[in-house]
Amino acid sequence: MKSMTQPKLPVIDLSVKNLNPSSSSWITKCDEVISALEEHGCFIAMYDGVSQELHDAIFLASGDLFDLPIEVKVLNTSDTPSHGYVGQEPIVPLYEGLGIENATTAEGAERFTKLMWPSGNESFCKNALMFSKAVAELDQIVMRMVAKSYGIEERYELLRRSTTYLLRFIKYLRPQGNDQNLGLVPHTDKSFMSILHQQHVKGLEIKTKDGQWIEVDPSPPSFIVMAGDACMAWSNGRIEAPCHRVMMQGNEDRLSLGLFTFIRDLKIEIPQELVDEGHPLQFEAFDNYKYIHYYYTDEGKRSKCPIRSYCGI
Ligand SMILES: O=C(O)CCC(=O)C(=O)O
Ligand SMILES: [Fe+2]
Repeated sequence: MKSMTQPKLPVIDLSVKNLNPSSSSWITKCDEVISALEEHGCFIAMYDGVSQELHDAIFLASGDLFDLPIEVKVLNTSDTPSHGYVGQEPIVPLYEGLGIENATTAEGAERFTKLMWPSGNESFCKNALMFSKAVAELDQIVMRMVAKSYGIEERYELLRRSTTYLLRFIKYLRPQGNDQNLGLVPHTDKSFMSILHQQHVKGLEIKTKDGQWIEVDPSPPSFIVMAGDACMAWSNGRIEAPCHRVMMQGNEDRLSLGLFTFIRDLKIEIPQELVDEGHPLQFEAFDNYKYIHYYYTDEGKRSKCPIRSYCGI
């Protein structure tokens, strides 16, 4: 259902040049971030950590990556479902994606680059690593604000040390003239946090709690910061992972990038500070990667709210 008055997502300026954790405006920003996440599960961040030059370079790199032969792209495999190459799926025929695991480390970026370009592609590797690190910085700014607002900085520090980053390159073909304009089916992310960045072609839509789809305007330098299912459980349901989808229109293909955080080798416990009379404990401690595997079982796929089916109380 689309309403006459389009609801809008909150826009928050998180440009590093304006942020100083010891200033009073920092506290105001923390409030803005936590209200946006509790209200919508996501917001639009204005962020200067990725220069226009890096923005251009990473989307050029993405184009080169998708231009590789399919036999090469399928070499991007992973032990975790949907973290490697995904394409030519009958339910989402317009969608294609590749993923770099441990994308904020030189090893992660080099391993992926070598797989795709055995004879080397230094600029791809450099730009993928630079982009991942810059966006990971935004994730940590946001998470520090969340932790500050909830008074759980030390607990977040533990999570932070176990955070891994997956960079996904995503391409959607323009509608192919057969009424099929679904780019990506409605879903919530299995990540802890997701940060999405799009080029000029729009298509991402986010569902509000009252069921309206909001189109996300791709004007740079904005990033969509979105909570995943793991964050929803960790926050004891205070932050809900929003449902979103991609709808394609027009006659241009669409490129987007997602930096997804996952907690590895640490059972995520719900902080006791987030449990009180108004918020009884809603989730058991859980493992982020085991949850992803659960999601791809028949039971997980059928569930209306897989994170609750997996570890809800
Ligand atoms: O392409 C986009 O904007 C969204 C991608 C997405 O939702 C995902 O990969 O989980
Ligand atoms: Fe998503």
